[in-house]
Amino acid sequence: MTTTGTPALAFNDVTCRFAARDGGEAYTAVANATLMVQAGEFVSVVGPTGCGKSTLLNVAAGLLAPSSGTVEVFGERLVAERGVNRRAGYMFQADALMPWRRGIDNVVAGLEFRGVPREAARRQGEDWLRRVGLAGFGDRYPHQMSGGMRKRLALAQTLILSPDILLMDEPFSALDVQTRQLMENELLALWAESRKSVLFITHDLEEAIALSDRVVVLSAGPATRPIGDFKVELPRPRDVSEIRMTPGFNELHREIWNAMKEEVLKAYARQKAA
Ligand SMILES: Nc1ncnc2c1ncn2[C@@H]1O[C@H](COP(=O)(O)OP(=O)(O)OP(=O)(O)O)[C@@H](O)[C@H]1O
Repeated sequence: MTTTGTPALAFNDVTCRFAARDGGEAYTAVANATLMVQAGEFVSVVGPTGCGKSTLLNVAAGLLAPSSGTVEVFGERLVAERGVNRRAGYMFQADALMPWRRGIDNVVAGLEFRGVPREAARRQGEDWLRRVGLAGFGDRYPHQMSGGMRKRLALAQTLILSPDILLMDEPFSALDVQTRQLMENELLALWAESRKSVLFITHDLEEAIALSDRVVVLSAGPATRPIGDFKVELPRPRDVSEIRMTPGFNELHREIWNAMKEEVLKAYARQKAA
């Protein structure tokens, strides 16, 4: 779904340079990137390895200030020095679970930090455990859970705070294929309930198409920028494993892969030469 109006997230001409450790020339990871995520839209960003996907996400999270350019969150300028993006929730490759806390205590941690009374937080926590399919598992510690269960827990931990924007950096990449597809379907079901704006980073084009309303392709680094923007007009609700078998999916995959292929080869050649 693409709505017009003030975007939930807007990168305006964003450039990110990193100083070289040895005092040499700075490395320009991202150059003049302009990209929008509309309210309620699910956008994936794909690109070759090391191209700058996580850098963009860190900028959106307010964890990294761009060297130039701006980020706007629902029309308001995000200033990293003033703190993180409070309208966003994050999910990274490695989950942010606290190993010393039981499942339920992990889920309610954010609410507790916000000062929600314990009983009310617990009630919401139990409700979220149920919604992510972990009812009855709240007493377990993260190490007593499978990879898929930990991801569910991390999802509940993020969504309980009801962020307007979800920033996800390859959240399911560590999972086996079947668990991953289950999680992707669960994410879509939860997203359909509340229509958050999602910026989803992945190097997996199939995952990007299956989940998204729009797929943005980044060029190989250095000086990464969006080089393609593709609408995914496949019907919803979707089952990610079934949608992959449809002709519409394959056609789009071919089209986006054509735009990506050269960049992937460039990145590979650069990596080999490094
Ligand atoms: N803090 C930093 N200091 C110096 N260079 C950095 C820093 N963070 C990222 N880079 C460089 O910027 C480039 C982009 O990194 P980034 O992690 O954003 O890529 P990515 O597309 O997310 O990678 P991957 O696909 O491997 O997850 C890389 O070459 C990386 O080495």
